[in-house]
Amino acid sequence: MEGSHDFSTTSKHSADGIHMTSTELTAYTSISFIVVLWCLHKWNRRHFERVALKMTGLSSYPFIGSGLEFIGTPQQVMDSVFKLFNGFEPRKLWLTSYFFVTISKPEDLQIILNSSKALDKSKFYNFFKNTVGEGLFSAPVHKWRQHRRLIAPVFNANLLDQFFPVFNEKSRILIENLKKELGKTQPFDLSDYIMKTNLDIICQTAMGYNLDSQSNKESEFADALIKASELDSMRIYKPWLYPDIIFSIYRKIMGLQNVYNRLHKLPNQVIREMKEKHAQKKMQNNNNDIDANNGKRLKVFLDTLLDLNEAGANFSDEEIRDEVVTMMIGGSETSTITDCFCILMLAIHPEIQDKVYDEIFEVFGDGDQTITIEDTTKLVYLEQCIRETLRLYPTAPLLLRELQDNVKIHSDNQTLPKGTICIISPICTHHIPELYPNPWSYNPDNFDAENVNKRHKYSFIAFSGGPRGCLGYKHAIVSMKVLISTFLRNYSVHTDIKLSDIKLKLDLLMRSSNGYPVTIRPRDRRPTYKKK
Ligand code: HEM
Repeated sequence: MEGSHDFSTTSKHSADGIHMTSTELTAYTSISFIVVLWCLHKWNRRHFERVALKMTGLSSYPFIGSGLEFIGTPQQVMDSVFKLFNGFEPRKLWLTSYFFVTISKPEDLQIILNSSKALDKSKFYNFFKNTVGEGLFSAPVHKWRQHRRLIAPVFNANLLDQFFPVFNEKSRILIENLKKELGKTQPFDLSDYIMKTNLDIICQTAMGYNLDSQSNKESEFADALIKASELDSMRIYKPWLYPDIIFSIYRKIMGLQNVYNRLHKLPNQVIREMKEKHAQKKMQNNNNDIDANNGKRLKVFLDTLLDLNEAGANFSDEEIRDEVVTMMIGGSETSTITDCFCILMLAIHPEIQDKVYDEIFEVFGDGDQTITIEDTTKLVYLEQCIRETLRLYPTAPLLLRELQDNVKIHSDNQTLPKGTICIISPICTHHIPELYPNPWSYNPDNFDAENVNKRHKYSFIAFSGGPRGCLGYKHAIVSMKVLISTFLRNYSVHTDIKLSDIKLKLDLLMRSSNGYPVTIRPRDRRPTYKKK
């Protein structure tokens, strides 16, 4: 008893002739514990360490890795991303016990983006599940495989063709709304207008609902969509909000606990109504898609999901909602940022704007007829401008793929071990001077047929690539062509800012931190050769 009393006090303790104070004993125990932890940590990641030894990367500290580099303002994080991706070669990054390898070289990108062992998007995509659930974008591989196989075929030219009245009508409303900016010398931000246009387009084409946010209608859904997207972006840079329980307490404190419910309310309601309509149609055996308001009814993405269900796909209501919301989130802001950057580029480069307008004049003359899918195929130079915009400013800043098995890449014939998270940065690949000379200048000729043929296919990855690449890229390209050409048929666009003034910030998506400031004038509807 006496001995045990001694042990718990700060006086000396004697054991086999070694004298230690309890403070010393605590210190030795703690150090031994840390050493054991450290050895375990090293042992668990020994297969990563072997690969990491051959690579360069950011400076790293025990246990936290390079985590500190990625805490800061969105602009500072952007700088760290550029520091991390430095050139073609794969580089290492430790974040706590996660091992990341950067993939920049087109040959390596092709391998990773097409490997059946690299289809998993990693745990980091779980952050988006409050918003998009397990839709294609964030679905685990087994679910993704099943859904993508069913959904991909419906994204065909027929589906797109019947969306053209929507693209035209919503772009026409944009032109009307922009009239209030005519004659003003003070610049306005393009995204204030274009975000609403794209939200209306995607709501109508994904679920057949006329949101009409362009007519300044208050919309709980549009508001919740923007708030949910802001919340998800903010969470990425606040590691203390990673645990779900803390994030939910944070939302409660900020009065945002209902934001995801408010986001899902409208899609849930539209799905219920649409299901009833489908059931009625089936009972009446009526295949005519006639809309009470405007004749032939649009067959939207939600219809095709319900058709697939009738053919035995077995999607639950929640799965249908997740896919519909995925399309809306995936398609609205990405297209908006690209439209805004593209129009801003044309304002900064008036000679390129003239060339785009000349092409538009060649296809449409000076009339106002609506644009068809065939017309968009003739707008070749405009498409080059859009692709060059996406090269310079790809909206998806980082893509992740977690390896389910070892994968051998092209660089040094290295084998990346199972569990490695491949980190891909479209903007860094797009700025490698060996692929694009003068990578920070805006040059649509980078995408003329000759230059495209000279480059590796995976030199351009704004829409990712391989089996998990963007499903909506054709939808995005044609809807952007309709919007931008309608804009340019009506207005010329001008700005005082220079390319070098544009500062990028990275949150969920990558965007301009100083907005897209322009002024507009009525278009002089003559091609350049007639003006000379
Ligand atoms: C400029 C416009 C767009 C850009 C730059 C873009 C880019 C991308 C990228 C980079 C990915 C891969 C993301 C990752 O691997 O983490 C992706 C996936 C996806 N995108 Fe897009 N996107 C655009 C427009 C659209 C539109 C309009 C839609 C729908 C109508 C759409 C639907 C999707 C879907 C469903 C996925 C998930 C595909 C899968 O995992 O199977 N996107 N997009």
